[in-house]
Amino acid sequence: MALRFHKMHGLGNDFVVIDAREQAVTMTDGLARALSDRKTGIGCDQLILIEPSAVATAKMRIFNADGGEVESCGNATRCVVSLLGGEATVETLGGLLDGRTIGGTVSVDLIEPRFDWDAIPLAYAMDTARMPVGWDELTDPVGVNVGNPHVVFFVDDVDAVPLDILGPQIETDPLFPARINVNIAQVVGPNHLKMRTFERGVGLTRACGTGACATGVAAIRRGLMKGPVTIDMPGGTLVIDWAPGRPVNMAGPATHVFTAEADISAFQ
Ligand SMILES: N[C@@H](CCC[C@H](N)C(=O)O)C(=O)O
Repeated sequence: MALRFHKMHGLGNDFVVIDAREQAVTMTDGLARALSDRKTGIGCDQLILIEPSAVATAKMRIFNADGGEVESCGNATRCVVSLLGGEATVETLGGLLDGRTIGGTVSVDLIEPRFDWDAIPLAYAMDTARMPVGWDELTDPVGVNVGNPHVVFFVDDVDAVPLDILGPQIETDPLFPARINVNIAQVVGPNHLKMRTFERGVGLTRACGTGACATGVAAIRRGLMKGPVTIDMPGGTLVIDWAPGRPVNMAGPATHVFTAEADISAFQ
């Protein structure tokens, strides 16, 4: 079965994007895992499916490298908005996302962040502004849902944290019934953060758009700074803006690497 797909990325967080509005695609978690597997020679952090929508320009379905379908993906949303002509409303399981291109940058309004413990979700009630929990040197994080679940730890030096070891422990902790995306952040200047992410269902990525949104919101909620917040990740920089009562906004690049057609019958 020949499949036409786009290889894209947002600051190195990379995707295989399949437009299912123009070709018949039977999505299975096995197909998601196979196309995400870098040993296949293609590989990506997330597999993205574009489908028709009755309420938006298009629907975007997001499959992590482990095959699990999830609610939102900030970097992929910028890529899909770019593919859809530079201005679009994208329907996701995490809500309707409005994107537009301004100069060379794609700006996307995600949802209004949710902070209630059962909206993150957590397994039991607690203050999500300063959660009384910890894993080694990572303690008292902020919990926030920006369409998908995130926990944000503020540290003195993000490069000194063994996130490859602590990330999977936190991701799969029973405190998080839907698992969790794990973010660590360091204040490097006024309205300026440096961060890294261990993503649910993927692992360490070079950038995480929803992670940057969650981290910017957490810093503003903690009173560390006001928006707009510049956030540096290993793959590059996003600008996040938010104030209470508003959707969180993310602005950054979307890169189209190539379009290809491949016989994927071996993966199905
Ligand atoms: N890389 C994405 C996040 C993708 C989904 C996330 N791993 C989850 O499981 O919620 C982004 O740019 O937001």
